[in-house]
Amino acid sequence: MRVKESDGTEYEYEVTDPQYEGDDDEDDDEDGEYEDEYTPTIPARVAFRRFWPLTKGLRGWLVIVWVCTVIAALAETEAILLFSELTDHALQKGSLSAFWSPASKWLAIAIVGAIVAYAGNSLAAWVTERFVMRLREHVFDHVQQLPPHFFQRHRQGDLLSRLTSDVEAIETMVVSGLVGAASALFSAIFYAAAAFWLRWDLAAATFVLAPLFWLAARRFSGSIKDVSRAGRVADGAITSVVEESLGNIVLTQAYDRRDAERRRLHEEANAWFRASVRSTRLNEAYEQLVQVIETICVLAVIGIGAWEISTGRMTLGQLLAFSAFLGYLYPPVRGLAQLGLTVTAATAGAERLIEILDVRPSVADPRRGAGTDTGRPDGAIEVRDVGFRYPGADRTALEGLSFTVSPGELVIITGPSGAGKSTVSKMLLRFYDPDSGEVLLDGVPLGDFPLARLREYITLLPQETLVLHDTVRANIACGRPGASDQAIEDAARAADAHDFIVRLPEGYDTKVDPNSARLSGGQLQRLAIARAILRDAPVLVLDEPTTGLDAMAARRVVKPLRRLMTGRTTIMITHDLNLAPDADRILVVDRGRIVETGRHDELLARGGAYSRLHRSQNNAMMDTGELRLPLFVEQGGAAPVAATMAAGAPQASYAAAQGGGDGGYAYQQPYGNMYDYNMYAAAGLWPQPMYEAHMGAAPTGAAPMEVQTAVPMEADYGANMPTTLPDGRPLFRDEEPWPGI
Ligand SMILES: Nc1ncnc2c1ncn2[C@@H]1O[C@H](COP(=O)(O)OP(=O)(O)OP(=O)(O)O)[C@@H](O)[C@H]1O
Repeated sequence: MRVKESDGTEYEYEVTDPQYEGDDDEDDDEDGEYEDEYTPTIPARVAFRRFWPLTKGLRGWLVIVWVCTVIAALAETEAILLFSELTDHALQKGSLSAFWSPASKWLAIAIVGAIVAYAGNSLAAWVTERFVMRLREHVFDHVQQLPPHFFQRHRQGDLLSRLTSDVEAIETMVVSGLVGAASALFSAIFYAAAAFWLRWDLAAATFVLAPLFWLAARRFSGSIKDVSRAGRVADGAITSVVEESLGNIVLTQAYDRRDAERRRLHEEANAWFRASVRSTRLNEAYEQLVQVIETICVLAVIGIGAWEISTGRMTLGQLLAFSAFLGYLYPPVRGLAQLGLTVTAATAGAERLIEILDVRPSVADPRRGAGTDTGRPDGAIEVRDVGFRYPGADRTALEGLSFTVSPGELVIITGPSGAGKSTVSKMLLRFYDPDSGEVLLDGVPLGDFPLARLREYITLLPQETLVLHDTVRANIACGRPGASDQAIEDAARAADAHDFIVRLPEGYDTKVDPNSARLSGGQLQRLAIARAILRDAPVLVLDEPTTGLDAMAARRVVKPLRRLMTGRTTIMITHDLNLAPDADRILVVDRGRIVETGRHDELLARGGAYSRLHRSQNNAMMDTGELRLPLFVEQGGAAPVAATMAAGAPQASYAAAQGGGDGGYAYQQPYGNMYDYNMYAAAGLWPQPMYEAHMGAAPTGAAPMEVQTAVPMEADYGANMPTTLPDGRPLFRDEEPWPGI
């Protein structure tokens, strides 16, 4: 994969590496490849190789950093030799004249060394941060292409932790590791060479002890990697718990789940606590062991040096310089060993990132040359014998599904919960490709369209309203980036959203976010409709557009929805059959298959699955009848209902109003709240349970109630409803001006 950076640098990134990757067939998914618990263990070398391509374009700078490191180490070595000269010639002999020359050289070297070290370290930081940025963007970009089920299986907090702290761990492994290793290596070589140059026999004697450092590091590396992996997993789990708990704060508070949530956090925090204490203990044990080894080396040097001086084979200056070299030599040698541990620990982070990078997007852009882009399609959809099973699922979600939708038609897909309706929308938007069969737009298989183009042609209005953390304007404009303010406003007007938007504190520039309480569900849905209107795609997929809205809000979105659907091929997935009479065709889906198809009237007359669904929808209304308030329609200058009811007008049964059960009717609730309810109750007009009305039974002691004008819903759903209560107060509370709090 080629990635282009904002600075114009291009680099090649290989997403896969056969060394640690399993076979890449679909079965991987079924084996639970994506589950949180399973993170493949990989060697540091493989992890390093995996991320090395991302350093392309930075490697030249890395070389400069190394050159700076070499110069700084050389300067340091020279400074120590000058110190030895000063000791022997100026200090031991007490000669000031012998001081100036080595002292001025030392100063010059120190200044050059400081400048070079400054430049090298600054450059190293730049390279490092650039790498981290590149890696983070790369992983983020990859995650954004992953299929919906990936996000259902991974906890969000864990993903966040992978994108933040694990990314930094890779940096330790790839860039800092390299810079640190080079710096330590060069320093160690120079100091060791200088020590050998001064006294090779003494140096050889002390270097015999050097492998002890390596043995110590080796002893600790396995445990440090384990504990570091456990720490990273716990870190992800803590972020997940906090994120889930805050996202569910209403449930937590309403059901007083604080203790349960605290316990959940405590469990994860405890795992992190144990990992982090154990990690500190291991690191500390290693440090102290190394200290002891170092002391042994220093004592060996002093012992041998004292003996050499006593025999006259060595000067004090030489011994001091020698000790200084050893003093300078140990940190890089230790650093090299420590680096091994750091890189090993960082590999635990790399494993977690690689696990994500190995998950394939479920769909890909067509290979170059595939497909013919003939411009904006007319919007003919054909679903041809489609079969699909979710990765890891044990049964098929769709089986032999076939239907066509001509340009401009409205097709409703309905059916019981879990039937596969939303899966159809995922096929149409190409979140997944079918396992068998195909989906075509204007006769062209969806897979032949570039993904971005396809999603320009087919717009999804999903079940949950998606809101960006941005202004209202940006939220509408994301339907068509670069749209003019006038176009945005026109879309908002067509979606009946303009009026409430201008009443917001900053109008179109008011900030909203997904958790915002500023907008009601209905208002958010109208924003989404405005976004879809602006997008102006020839095909619309509406997934339960009225679900989650109360009856009033649902009615308010019907008109904008109709405007949105006009002239577009529309596939509406819904349980709400109120718009069914408008549909050109209704598909009833059950267990992934179409079990019935036809127009609303035909299907009702057939008395099959659709009519049962239709009846059950009405029954659901009846089941909750006792909780409902009496329904009525006040229109055409009819007298207020209270007055009509008080006058004892004859009761009209719900069944009669239903017109034989064929289609619903628009009823408006006269009472906006309990106050209204009590007002009517006090008037002796106890509300009649709907199922009784439906059955035609008059409630005992209740004055009969007249349904003055029954408006068939299919004809006038949301069109002629009153906007005020009988006493003149506004009916639509969500349209009230922004209270400013
Ligand atoms: N990510 C997934 N992994 C595995 N199975 C899934 C996944 N998503 C959905 N399913 C299964 O596929 C089947 C069809 O699901 P789908 O969401 O399409 O149903 P639906 O008809 O839209 O239901 P509802 O009306 O409740 O939204 C169901 O059995 C569901 O459990």
